[in-house]
Amino acid sequence: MTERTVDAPAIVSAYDWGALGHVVDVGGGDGTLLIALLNEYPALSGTVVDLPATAEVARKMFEAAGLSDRAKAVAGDFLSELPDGAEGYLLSSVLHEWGDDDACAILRNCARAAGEDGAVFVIEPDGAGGRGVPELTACAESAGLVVAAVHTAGTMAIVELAAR
Ligand SMILES: C[S@@+](CC[C@H](N)C(=O)[O-])C[C@H]1O[C@@H](n2cnc3c(N)ncnc32)[C@H](O)[C@@H]1O
Repeated sequence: MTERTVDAPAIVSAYDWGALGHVVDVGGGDGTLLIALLNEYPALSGTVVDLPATAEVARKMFEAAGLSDRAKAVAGDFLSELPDGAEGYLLSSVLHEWGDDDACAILRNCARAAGEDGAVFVIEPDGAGGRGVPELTACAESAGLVVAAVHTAGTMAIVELAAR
């Protein structure tokens, strides 16, 4: 699926993503959000993890945007494993498609990959269908995460989670 559900410009300006160094856009689709982030923050690099066909679409998008040196696309399953060691793990319009058990498993995989020093950013429509802070908190706690901050990005909320 390459459906774009994000308001990329609002997300780009809602947080100082450039301070993170490297981000993994988990279920990042065709790379639209990562391209917008990298265009705004020249020191940032990133990886989209998505299913094989979509990861290939993202790879071509990065190439066309001249960003192949800073943007990678990796085929993977966010229910099983994610590349570790990035400073930020973005879950943009992903969790709302999954039931509680799977959503918690995805969050746990992000937490494991983020380790002690990374952060996980859950980006969902604010109050309309997505999980809000109360719904996320229990799941986050089971993943060893706490809510560090909530940022507003247009009609979206960015819930920043960090290791407890
Ligand atoms: C609703 S789209 C969101 C895309 C993008 N993050 C955005 O904000 O527009 C959900 C994405 O999750 C990807 N996806 C679904 N199941 C996946 C899995 N098991 N592992 C990795 N990606 C998956 C889909 O291919 C799709 O790109």
